[in-house]
Amino acid sequence: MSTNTDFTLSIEDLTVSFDGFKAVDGLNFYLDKNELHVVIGPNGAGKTTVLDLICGKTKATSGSIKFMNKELTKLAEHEIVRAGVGRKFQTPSIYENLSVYENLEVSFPRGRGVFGSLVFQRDDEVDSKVREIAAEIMLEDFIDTEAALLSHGQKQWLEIGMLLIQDPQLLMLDEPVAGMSVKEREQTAELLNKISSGRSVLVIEHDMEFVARIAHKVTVLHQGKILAAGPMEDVQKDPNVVEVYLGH
Ligand SMILES: Nc1ncnc2c1ncn2[C@@H]1O[C@H](COP(=O)(O)OP(=O)(O)OP(=O)(O)O)[C@@H](O)[C@H]1O
Repeated sequence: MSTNTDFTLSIEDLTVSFDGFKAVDGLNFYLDKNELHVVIGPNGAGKTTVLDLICGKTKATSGSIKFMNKELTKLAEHEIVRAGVGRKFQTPSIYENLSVYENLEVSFPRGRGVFGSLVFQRDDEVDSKVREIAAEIMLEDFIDTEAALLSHGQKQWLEIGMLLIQDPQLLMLDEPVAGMSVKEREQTAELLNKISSGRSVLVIEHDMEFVARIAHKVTVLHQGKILAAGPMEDVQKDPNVVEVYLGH
């Protein structure tokens, strides 16, 4: 039996095969508390599959994923969410016809009591949390705006807010700045830096300028395996990384 660790996430010897093809192949990966880690690598490297494995969308063929010392590989997706793992996909899944306020409000976690009935938090508790998150995601001036009217970048922030209001200990984001303006990218970098104090953040990203700005550590995946890992300055200089990824 493996022992408990201080890591938020501890992935060991993780493999998934699709008809014999190993999309993730013997991966070992550790994420500290308050760490903002970016996974980069060429198309088809297995980046999205790693996030799918963590959130339970894809089941591992073998290996272990421990989140705060709890084994995730046997859990269903909703149990993994409940354990404190939040994931944002590339396409926003906000409610376009609801306001920013309402989108955050419906995402506020409602506990279930012993008899299975919903336990509603006091309204003012929900209200202050919604306003706090709206400010954090830079949408306080748009709180009553219908989500459909937000810019692409603002919609992405709203979705991050809808995850934040559930207070996950691990937040995973797949290409968060794709399609954003330069200004929005800068603001998103600041947002992610803020978010990572208090939780672990795992990001997949192709925009190297953005990666350099946010990453505490970078892992380069290639053909389901780790090609290099460490601080961005070191990874960028690694000849193997330049050859398979950055040189293109
Ligand atoms: N459910 C699946 N069934 C079969 N093959 C799959 C499945 N999911 C992923 N793959 C394959 O696994 C490989 C890794 O895909 P993945 O999407 O994880 O790569 P990626 O690094 O995220 O690439 P990109 O940067 O293009 O998003 C690809 O060859 C893909 O076709």
